[in-house]
Amino acid sequence: MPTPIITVRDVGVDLGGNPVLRDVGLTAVPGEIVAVIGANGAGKSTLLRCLAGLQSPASGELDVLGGPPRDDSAFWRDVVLVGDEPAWYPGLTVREHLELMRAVHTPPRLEVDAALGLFDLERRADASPLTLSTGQRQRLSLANALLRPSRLLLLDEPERGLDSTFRQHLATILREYATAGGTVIMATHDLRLAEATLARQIVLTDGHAADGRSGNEHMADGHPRSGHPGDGHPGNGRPRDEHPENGHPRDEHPGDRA
Ligand SMILES: Nc1ncnc2c1ncn2[C@@H]1O[C@H](COP(=O)(O)OP(=O)(O)OP(=O)(O)O)[C@@H](O)[C@H]1O
Repeated sequence: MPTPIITVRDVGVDLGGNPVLRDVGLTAVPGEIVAVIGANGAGKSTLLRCLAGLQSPASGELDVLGGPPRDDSAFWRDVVLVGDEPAWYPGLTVREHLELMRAVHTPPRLEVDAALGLFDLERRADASPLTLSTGQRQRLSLANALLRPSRLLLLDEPERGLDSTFRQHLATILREYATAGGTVIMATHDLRLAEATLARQIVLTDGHAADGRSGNEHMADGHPRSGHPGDGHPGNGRPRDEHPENGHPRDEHPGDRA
């Protein structure tokens, strides 16, 4: 079994005086895709924010890439968070946004032309992002995220604004990212997308996590049943990993995110 790059143990989060996450556990290994599903308000985004170190847990322990999520450039060079739409530079075109990302991150996973092609943005390459449709802007957000090298993708509803054809295409892109050794944690309402990526599914219900297929209450610590990361099998509810370090809060750092 590969060493997990994410270990979440008994994490609890309170927001506005209310418990949002309770006793949540999760592990993920390189090459694995985990889909976090659940109703509106179930705590999916909050869990992602914890993994990104943007939300401090009230209790429990978090280990991401060998330590607590931390607000430094080394952490953000390995981790990409795609959540709310980023601020676009009004004076730069779609291509120039990608070139900016390409210039900062070396070596890139994708060259700019390849990213434009993969995300079907060639015909809008010289347009301002502000003139794109919602789905086109989401494709640009994802292109920015996938162009740069990373080890962990945190995606909050990546399907937002995408048509059904592109959602299936996105599943292929994410599978390829995982096959190359990357790990994806995505909050999603699109079960077809989750299934198309062969993701292990974690269900959040009222802040509690359970394996999507076994339904073990309070247990989201599933490893792939076959031992092959990202093979799409549900977790088996093994005991949680030992001795992860405590997570520490840090401020949001949008400049380091896609
Ligand atoms: N800053 C905040 N203060 C108080 N409560 C908050 C805050 N942010 C989120 N919450 C509450 O925490 C709960 C979980 O929110 P979260 O955004 O994590 O849910 P979600 O599962 O991602 O929902 P959705 O599917 O609608 O995106 C919700 O009940 C929400 O109202």
